[in-house]
Amino acid sequence: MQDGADIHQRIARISAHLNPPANRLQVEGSSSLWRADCRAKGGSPGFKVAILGAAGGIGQPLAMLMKMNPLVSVLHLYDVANTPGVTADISHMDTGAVVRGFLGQNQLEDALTGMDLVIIPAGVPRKPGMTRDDLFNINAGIVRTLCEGIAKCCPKAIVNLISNPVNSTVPIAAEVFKKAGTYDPRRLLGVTMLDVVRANTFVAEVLGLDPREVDVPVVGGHAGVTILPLLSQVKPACSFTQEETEYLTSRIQNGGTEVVEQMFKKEFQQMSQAYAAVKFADACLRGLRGDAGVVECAFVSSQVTELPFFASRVRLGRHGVEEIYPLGPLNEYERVGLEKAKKELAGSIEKGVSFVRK
Ligand SMILES: NC(=O)c1ccc[n+]([C@@H]2O[C@H](COP(=O)([O-])OP(=O)(O)OC[C@H]3O[C@@H](n4cnc5c(N)ncnc54)[C@H](O)[C@@H]3O)[C@@H](O)[C@H]2O)c1
Ligand SMILES: O=C(O)C[C@H](O)C(=O)O
Repeated sequence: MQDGADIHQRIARISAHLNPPANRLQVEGSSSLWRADCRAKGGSPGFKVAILGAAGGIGQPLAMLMKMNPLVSVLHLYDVANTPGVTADISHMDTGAVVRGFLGQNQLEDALTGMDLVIIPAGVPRKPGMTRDDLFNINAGIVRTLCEGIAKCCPKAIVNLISNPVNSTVPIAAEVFKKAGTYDPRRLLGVTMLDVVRANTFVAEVLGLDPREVDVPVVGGHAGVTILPLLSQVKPACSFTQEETEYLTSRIQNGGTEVVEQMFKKEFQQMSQAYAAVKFADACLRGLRGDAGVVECAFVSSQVTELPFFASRVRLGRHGVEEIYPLGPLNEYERVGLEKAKKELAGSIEKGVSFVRK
């Protein structure tokens, strides 16, 4: 039996682990809790993934789902607020990935060093009545800073950019990487997966099918009319009335607004985006692993149209985007939609490029 003094010492030690001083996880990479975390055995072999903006409405459920992904061996959670709590919580899940938290700009480089995949949902979200472009002034600077860190610390990482307006933040990231001399267009992908997820769901509802059986290519960009579902190319092959086409196109294009308008006055976690982001990140990781036939839609550097960036179906591989598929045959409704999409996209891309070049 242990004497009273021993027991008190053990309790004190355990209590120090469970209740580290508030700044310990934040600023001391050498705290005992931190070291214990670093020593944990991950589900290796696997990939190292960082989430920037990990304590946010998307970041938290995204972190949880990435912690559950067997392809991930190390998960770095970075944010400018609240990462210690999120990290402590997620790290208790008994899955393979080892979780480490990083708080604030002076820990950005540690968060990024050695990463294979960096997912960026950092930045402000829309409020009702706003467009995604209204977020530009704040999010452009955030994305620029984070991408400067990537260029310095993990220039070969695949980057999944979620922060809005995606139509401008992807060109911003490209310009930052060009400036740093690290730009590889195959490794920079704007995440438009949520548009595909919504399209599959809404089309399945109309067709009376299971959404998992439905595949809708969504091309263009990620805002309003730039979101262009190609309903003539839905799998399984099917046809829609003009009324159905207009309803589905409008619902898919306004899916984000539908959610934002319902959630006003409340901070919320956008589960569908976390789901879509993980679905997309998982596809990128399977590509990195060398799996064959991994094809998803993404907003990438592209020659599919005359625009420098465009979302379309891409094949993912060991280097990121390995092949970009052409749009395929469009019907008249889609050709009109494509012209509208390109007009708006051109302005959004230019805005992003000149933000960095100015
Ligand atoms: N691409 C898409 O399909 C899609 C879907 C949904 C949301 N979004 C966008 O994702 C972004 C995040 O949305 P949310 O709902 O999670 O917002 P949120 O406000 O809940 O979370 C954003 C997080 O980013 C963090 N952050 C702010 N500045 C940062 C910085 N400089 N470095 C690191 N982290 C920083 C905040 O602290 C916060 O935790 C928004 O721009 C939103 O519009 C994109
Ligand atoms: O609509 C938004 O502002 C968030 C996101 O881009 C979405 O499509 O849900």
